[in-house]
Amino acid sequence: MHILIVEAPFYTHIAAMQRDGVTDALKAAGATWDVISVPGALEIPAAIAFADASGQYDGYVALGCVIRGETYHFEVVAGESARAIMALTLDGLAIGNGILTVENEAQAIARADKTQKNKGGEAAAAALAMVGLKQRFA
Ligand SMILES: Nc1c(NC[C@H](O)[C@H](O)[C@H](O)CO)[nH]c(=O)[nH]c1=O
Ligand SMILES: CC(=O)[C@@H](O)COP(=O)(O)O
Repeated sequence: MHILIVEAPFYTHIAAMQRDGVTDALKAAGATWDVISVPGALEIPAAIAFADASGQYDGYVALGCVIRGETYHFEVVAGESARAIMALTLDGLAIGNGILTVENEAQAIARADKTQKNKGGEAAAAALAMVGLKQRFA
């Protein structure tokens, strides 16, 4: 399985932790991967769509961190990135969504850390599972 990790390192230290959990999981599964970066979570779905058109990848892991600020923008970024990723999955793409949507940095760190909630590893496992399912029904 060849996986593309699409990360939005809006918070670079969080992104590094997330990526660590993802690559550990992919390595354990014997998968190979590439990594690309986009400015923010809102750009992740389009980047996945661009990459899928190339036919190079079996599946995708979306990585990002959206932390609530003072305005409605949190709802836009968190909600629209999730909605667009879900739409891509319904178009037949195998995607694990590891975009964190949290209230503060402490919540983000607890979920990005592979020795804690390891949401990156969870997203990688989901992507691999969906690739397997897609191949089963191909
Ligand atoms: N506030 C966060 C953003 N905002 C940026 C958007 O994702 C997008 O890049 C911008 O609106 C231009 O289109 N992105 C995150 O990933 N995390 C945030 O907390
Ligand atoms: C989730 C966001 O877009 C956030 O970083 C923006 O913060 P604010 O709502 O205070 O502008």
